[in-house]
Amino acid sequence: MRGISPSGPVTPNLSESFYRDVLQEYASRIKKIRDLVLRSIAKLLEIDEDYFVNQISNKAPGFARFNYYPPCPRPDLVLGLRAHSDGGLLTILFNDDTVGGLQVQRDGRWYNVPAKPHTLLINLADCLEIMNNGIFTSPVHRVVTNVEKDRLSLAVFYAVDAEMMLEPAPGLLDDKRPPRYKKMVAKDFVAGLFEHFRQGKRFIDTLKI
Ligand SMILES: O=C(O)CCC(=O)C(=O)O
Ligand SMILES: [Fe+2]
Repeated sequence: MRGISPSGPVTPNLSESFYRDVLQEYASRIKKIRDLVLRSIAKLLEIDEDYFVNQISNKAPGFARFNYYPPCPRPDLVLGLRAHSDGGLLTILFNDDTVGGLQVQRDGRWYNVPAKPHTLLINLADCLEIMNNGIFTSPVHRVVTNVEKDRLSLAVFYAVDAEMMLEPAPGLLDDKRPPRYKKMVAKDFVAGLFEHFRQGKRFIDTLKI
C-alpha cells in the first residue's frame, strides 16, 4: 500500500478503480477482525457475545482516512495530529511500518507505539467506552512529527447509526454498577466531538456522571 519517496508521496500510475478495489478488499477483510474484537470484548464483559456487533446496523457509517505526515524540521513545535481519542466504536489502524510517531497517553505520560511490519493496531473508541460503561476506556493518542521521514497511516473508523441512543449496555448495569455516562443520541455526540476536538478537549468527559 505504501508509495513514499524521500521527496514526498509517490502516486503510482494506477487507476481510481484499482484503489477502490484494494480498499474494498481491505475493508471486507478487516470487518472480520472488527467483529472478532467486538465479540471478544463482549465475552470478557460476560454479556451477550453479539451485543456490540448488533449495535452496528446497516446504516452505521464506516470511514477510511489516509493520513500523510510530511517531514517537519521542528517536531518540538509541531504535532502531526493533536491529542484525541477516536469518537466511534472501534478504529483499525494500518500504520507505516518504517516510521514511528504514534504515541499513547497513560497516567499523564506519553508512550511510543512501535512501528512494526504486518501489524494492525486496534483502538477502542469513545462510543464503545460508553457502551461498556467505562470498564475498557478509549485511549488518548497523538502523532508526533519526524525531522527526516514522512509517514503514512490508514485509519478505518467504525461508527454507530446516527439515530442510535448511546448508553451503557443494560447487561452491565445493576444496583451496584450504575451508569457512568449520560445517554445521548449518537449524532449529537458526533456534533459535540468536533467542537471539543477543536478546543483540545474530550467530549466524553462531559458525559461522565
Ligand atoms: O496516524 C496514526 O498513526 C494515527 C491516526 C489517528 O489517530 C487518527 O486518524 O485518528
Ligand atoms: Fe485517532
